[in-house]
Amino acid sequence: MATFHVNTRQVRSMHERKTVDTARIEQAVRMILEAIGEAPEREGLADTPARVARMYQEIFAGLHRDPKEELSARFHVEHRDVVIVRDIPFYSMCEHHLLPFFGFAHVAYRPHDHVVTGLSKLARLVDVVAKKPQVQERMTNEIADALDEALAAEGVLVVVEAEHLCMSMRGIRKPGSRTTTIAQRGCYEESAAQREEVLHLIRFGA
Ligand SMILES: Nc1nc2c(ncn2[C@@H]2O[C@H](COP(=O)(O)OP(=O)(O)OP(=O)(O)O)[C@@H](O)[C@H]2O)c(=O)[nH]1
Ligand SMILES: [Zn+2]
Repeated sequence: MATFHVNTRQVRSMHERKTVDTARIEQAVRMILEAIGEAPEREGLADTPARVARMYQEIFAGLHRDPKEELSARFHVEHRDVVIVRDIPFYSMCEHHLLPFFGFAHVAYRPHDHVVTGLSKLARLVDVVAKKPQVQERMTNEIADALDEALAAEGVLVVVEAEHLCMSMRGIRKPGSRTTTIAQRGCYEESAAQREEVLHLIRFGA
């Protein structure tokens, strides 16, 4: 019978390699299929463990990464006011049920000393923070903290809206219910007026 006892040394070596252990994922998926009464060797399932392992490699690619590295492209422009990229789609995995939660992130910051980052980098930041076992609140705060630290921004405001499949397809079964989380730093924490202005732009555009 397959065993997949994980000892500390193996976990440490995986963290050092900064990758997922695809062989062990395959083993685990085979065990789950057996445990639900399936026959992992039947034709339709034969390649499933390897597929799931490849998929986990992709959807957990944000593990062991420093989100701030996504913001390494920084430059000066004559701009002092808010920059907002809204409606950034994302897919993440709820760490409680390993089911997807997905939706949109809206990312806003007010530059300090005219230091900005590339617009695409904000979407890359959302991706890297989403691609690991997550909860929505932590995801929202990790995006805000990375921006706050990497750009030393005057202010940061992040809004995430998502549907959680663990609330839609199982359990309480409320498809269509959406969760909104917000993280604010600097001027958007201090000034309700500035925060309201940005929230209005996120909601309705200019
Ligand atoms: N705060 C927060 N909770 C989440 C998130 N994703 C899932 N959850 C919740 O995590 C909780 C886990 O609760 P448990 O009681 O341990 O698990 P459960 O028995 O499967 O709970 P139900 O989903 O209510 O059936 C549930 O209430 C989920 O809705 C998230 O991103 N943030
Ligand atoms: Zn869940």
